[in-house]
Amino acid sequence: MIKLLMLRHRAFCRAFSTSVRTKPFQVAIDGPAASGKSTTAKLVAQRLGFDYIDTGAFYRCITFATLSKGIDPSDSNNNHQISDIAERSVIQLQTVFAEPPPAFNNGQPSSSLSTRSFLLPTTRVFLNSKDVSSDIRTGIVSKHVSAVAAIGNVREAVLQKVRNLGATDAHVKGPNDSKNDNNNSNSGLAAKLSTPKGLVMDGRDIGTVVLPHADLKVFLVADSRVRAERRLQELIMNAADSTELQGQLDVEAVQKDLERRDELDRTRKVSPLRKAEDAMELDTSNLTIEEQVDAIVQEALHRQRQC
Ligand SMILES: Nc1ncnc2c1ncn2[C@@H]1O[C@H](COP(=O)(O)OP(=O)(O)O)[C@@H](O)[C@H]1O
Ligand SMILES: Nc1ccn([C@@H]2O[C@H](COP(=O)(O)OP(=O)(O)O)[C@@H](O)[C@H]2O)c(=O)n1
Repeated sequence: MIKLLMLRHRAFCRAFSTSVRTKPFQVAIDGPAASGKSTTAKLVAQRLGFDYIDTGAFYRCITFATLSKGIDPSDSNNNHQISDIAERSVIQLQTVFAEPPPAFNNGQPSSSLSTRSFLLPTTRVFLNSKDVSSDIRTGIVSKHVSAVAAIGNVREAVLQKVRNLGATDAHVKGPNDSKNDNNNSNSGLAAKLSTPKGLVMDGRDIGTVVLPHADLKVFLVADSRVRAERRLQELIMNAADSTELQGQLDVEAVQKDLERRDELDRTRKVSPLRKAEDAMELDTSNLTIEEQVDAIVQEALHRQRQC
């Protein structure tokens, strides 16, 4: 009897996946600052052969553009101007994935990272066709980004841009890849939704607002001291010279800044940072990057197998 039910379930899943499933498998990764979202999301996308979208980069670009125009994001009188910048900004992401390891050669993702070398994909960010990948990670942008991200019209503009992202073979997608990336063409995410390719997106409101029907939702957390130490290491490694690190060399200061930003993100009125009810929580404080990626990949493969 149980066997019969299982056979029926499998038949239903097969029928469902070929006839009804027109959207790609979606993985939503949310969590506080420096909890490991983008590192993990990129590696999960690479392991599964999915596309990757870093939504934080959009808010960072808008903040950078605002500051570049000499506009103070902390003054709410400027919200209208900032919203205007958000609407006009053309933002594009280019993620370059590492060569698939040998374990991928048969077309199947490897089941464990221990079988492959550890190669981190890189994402370049373009604002109005200019590469701003480093500019958007500076201390001054981090300081103001949460105020910008709290403006309702800015969030609306970012949501539109994310929805309209080009649907080229976006495993490697750049500023010249699609003329449709920057306007309101329907070819973007809408087209992605009709292809079988999967998608990993990370941010603060992905599981709750952007992809509320994601197949797998993950909420990454980590102790704020651990997050600050990791972020500081990252800042030191990425800084071209020590002048870029002014005021950020102190782990206490980095921790305070992360906590301040988390508080702003959690308490804002529009799309606050929160764990979706159906999200799986993963504490990365005592995990290696390989372990957290593995946990998510295993869960995604498990859910894909189920239906
Ligand atoms: N489990 C881990 N162990 C050590 N370092 C980690 C771990 N997870 C992430 N990191 C590092 O922490 C830093 C912040 O991670 P990142 O992915 O940028 O976080 P987020 O996108 O949530 O801000 C990066 O330098 C990343 O390599
Ligand atoms: N989906 C998202 C992504 C980012 N953000 C905002 O953008 C800021 C920067 O996001 P990020 O992911 O680049 O930040 P880090 O965690 O990498 O420091 C966050 O602190 C949020 O204020 C958001 O509000 N919603």
